[in-house]
Amino acid sequence: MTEPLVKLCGNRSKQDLAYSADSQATHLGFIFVQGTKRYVRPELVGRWLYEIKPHQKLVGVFVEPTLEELEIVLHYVPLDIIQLHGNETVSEVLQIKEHFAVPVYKVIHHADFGVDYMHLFKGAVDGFVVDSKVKGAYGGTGVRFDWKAIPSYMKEAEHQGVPCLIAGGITDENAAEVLNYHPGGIDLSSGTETDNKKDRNKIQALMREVENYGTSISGSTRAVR
Ligand SMILES: O=C(O)c1ccccc1NCC(=O)[C@H](O)[C@H](O)COP(=O)(O)O
Repeated sequence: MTEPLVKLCGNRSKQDLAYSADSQATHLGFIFVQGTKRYVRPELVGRWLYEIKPHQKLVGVFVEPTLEELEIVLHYVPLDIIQLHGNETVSEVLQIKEHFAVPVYKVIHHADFGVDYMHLFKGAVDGFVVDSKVKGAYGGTGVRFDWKAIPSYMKEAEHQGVPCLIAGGITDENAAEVLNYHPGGIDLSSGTETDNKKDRNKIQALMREVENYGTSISGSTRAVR
């Protein structure tokens, strides 16, 4: 069994980034979806990164981006992962991978045929995030899905040999519960915020839960990132 990846997503200020970077999270995320509440301008993110120099992997969140949009963001931000949160097709994913030497994670919005949908992306993506399906939103909703479905997503991800993170409504208070389903990682925005800003206490409480879980699984190693 491996220790879970932890992605702190939706960093929208230099202070947010400083709190997230000063944690044992493995990934930090930024929302590059214009018109959404956590949208950040790539040139600002580039400046914060230069000043803070986080040790974590950097993830850019997009919804059906054009190659031009990706080009602009990548000019300012050295992303380690492109996370696609919309209705991107397999051929669009492959086109992105052909243009940019950056791993792509596909978000699956949990639904009855979620695992079948995930299977469609076999060989095309480098990882998955399973998030809640909420009408009118692509992500960052603070809503959880039925976590009993997690093992079936994990089985498919293991079959594909790629990581799979769980998102949607995870907080420091329910982290132990979701970790009991042994996801490859967890991805949080809402649960680490107070008044639309990252909350250092919530981040620290979350990381304590992850650490407790880590010590409870013996002989653990970090998951493949
Ligand atoms: O956060 C947003 O506003 C957002 C908008 C459009 C696409 C994705 C978005 N967020 C992605 C994330 O923050 C995470 O991947 C995940 O959805 C976090 O969910 P939650 O912890 O429930 O906020």
